[in-house]
Amino acid sequence: MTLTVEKLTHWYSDSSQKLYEDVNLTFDAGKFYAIVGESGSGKTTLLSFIAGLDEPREGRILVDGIDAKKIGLTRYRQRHVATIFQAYNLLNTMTAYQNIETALAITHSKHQKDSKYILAALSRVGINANQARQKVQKLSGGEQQRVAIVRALLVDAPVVVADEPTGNLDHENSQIIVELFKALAHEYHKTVIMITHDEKVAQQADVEMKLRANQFEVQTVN
Ligand SMILES: Nc1ncnc2c1ncn2[C@@H]1O[C@H](COP(=O)(O)OP(=O)(O)OP(=O)(O)O)[C@@H](O)[C@H]1O
Repeated sequence: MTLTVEKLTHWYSDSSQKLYEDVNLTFDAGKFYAIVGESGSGKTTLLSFIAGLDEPREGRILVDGIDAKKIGLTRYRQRHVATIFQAYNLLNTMTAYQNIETALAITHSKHQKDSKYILAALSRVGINANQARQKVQKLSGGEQQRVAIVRALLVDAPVVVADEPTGNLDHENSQIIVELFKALAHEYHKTVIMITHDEKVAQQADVEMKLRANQFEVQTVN
């Protein structure tokens, strides 16, 4: 699914300057995009529009040419886009398995209650059946992030967005997460968009987008 940001203009009411003016971007399916840029350049704000969590002052988000607003933002958030955050956003008092089961139920996935499918997906990222049955608060940061990624994968949204998903992780765990994002794009043909401060992570993306306040410079890597 191609995601298009069309004529995006935005400003916060307490700021005298526009954060974006007439910005156009295209994100293709099967590609892994890294968004980098200095603090305050508007990375999280852009992602919140792409994820349907907030609306820009002007401009549209389109999926395969259809306005997200036309789909309905709630439906768009549930069916079209999966979000992954630095703080994992898992439900701490539930097990890894239950976190995924709940997400599948909310999104009416055809795989809900398919325990073999859920356990196989967790196993693929190194979470075994015992760990799957533990409350997520007992798992390490890297393991929790892997659970969050499996959840995003299984809800089967065509667009996956992530805000600093490796921010809390050491190099080894970051690399595992980066490999999973690459697989989401290249094997599962999803549109994958990740904010990162880590240049080593950004360099592994297919396309690196550098944000500067009030302008975009799109640099293609690989
Ligand atoms: N809800 C808000 N209300 C007012 N101003 C905001 C709001 N959210 C962000 N801003 C401002 O908009 C600008 C862009 O913020 P944003 O969080 O998108 O940047 P960022 O590039 O993600 O930064 P960081 O790398 O520090 O997370 C900043 O100047 C910020 O202070």
